[in-house]
Amino acid sequence: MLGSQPLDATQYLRHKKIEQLLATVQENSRLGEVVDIGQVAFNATLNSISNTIFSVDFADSNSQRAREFKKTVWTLMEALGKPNLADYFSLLRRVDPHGVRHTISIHADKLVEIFEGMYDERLQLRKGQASPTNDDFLDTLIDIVENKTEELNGIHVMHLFLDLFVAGTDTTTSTLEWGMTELLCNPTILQKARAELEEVIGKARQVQESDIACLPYLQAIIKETLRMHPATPLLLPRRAGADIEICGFTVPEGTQVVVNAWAIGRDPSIWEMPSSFIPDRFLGSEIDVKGRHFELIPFGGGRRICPGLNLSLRMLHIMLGPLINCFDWKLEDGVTPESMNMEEKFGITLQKADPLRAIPIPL
Ligand code: HEM
Repeated sequence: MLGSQPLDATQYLRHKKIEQLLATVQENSRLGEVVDIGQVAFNATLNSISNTIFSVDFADSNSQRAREFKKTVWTLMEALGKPNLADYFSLLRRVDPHGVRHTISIHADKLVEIFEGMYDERLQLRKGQASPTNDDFLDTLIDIVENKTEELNGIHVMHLFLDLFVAGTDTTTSTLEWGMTELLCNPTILQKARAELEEVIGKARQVQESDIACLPYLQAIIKETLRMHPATPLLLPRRAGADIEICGFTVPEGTQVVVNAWAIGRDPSIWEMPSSFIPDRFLGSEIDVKGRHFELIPFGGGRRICPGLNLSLRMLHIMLGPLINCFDWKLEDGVTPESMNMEEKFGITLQKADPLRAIPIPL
């Protein structure tokens, strides 16, 4: 839906502060306890996206709705993270060989129910008000539905929310987890990143959106993470709209096309030492992740490029910056950079097989 009509989601997706992430890590560092980086990143990402869309803070663990929402998204993410041949071979869809589609549909319905509740509450709140109450993504969409400026109705809106949460949470979470993993396995790179943050930000405040442009090494770390560990390794399946010839091969109309961004990112004919984490390769390089350089397309490209690209890049820099700048990290007992399990769990998204667990030490 996003790609087929002139609704540019990126202009509405606004980032809100990711304070919860730091508060949790600070608490663990005070107690000397291990942090599951994926869990912390998940909470922060979910909170950031829900703030952007509904102006609702899901950090509040006392709220029954917040707990239910988080649990449902997490379960959905787990189901989506499971390898499922039916995602790539449409003939298997009816069979649902692993029962994954069944689990997904139960939890997706539950989420839609929660969204409907929020939508109705907002409609009530807006009654009798001259101007939108929150002026957020939800208000913007309700305006569009009510003014009939686009072919958009309430059902579309619920499914758009579902798309945004499902597509945005897992991907951003796993990218942050891989970024931290690579840094903890490469202490020299971690030191260099910390030195840049110390010089540009210092310790008295946190990284803000306006700082990102002044942090080229942090940007290079995110690009290198997305090169080696693209969260959606095969992008999303596409279908050829017409017969087309590419590099001497004919792709007939209707063919399902899968683009292997993971393999492109590790292609030795494009990248020197492709299996090594070397953010410096991007310093002074024009290559970015915005679909203009086909050797690096973690967000896809063209008309259906990821609409959450800008939001997720902002979230990633703002989350990773403080984790490096405010804490040193000790790997969980017995794990060393050399023995760290770097295995990837392959589903629609690329997860780390063993969750990254480390103890934060305040700096
Ligand atoms: C590191 C983070 C992310 C990565 C690597 C990523 C990657 C991708 C990729 C590869 C696609 C398919 C593009 C194509 O086939 O050309 C996609 C689609 C999509 N992404 Fe993202 N994404 C990320 C974060 C987000 C966020 C934060 C949101 C929203 C909150 C989001 C929402 C979507 C949606 C709705 C689509 C489907 C677009 C369509 O079908 O036209 N993504 N993403």
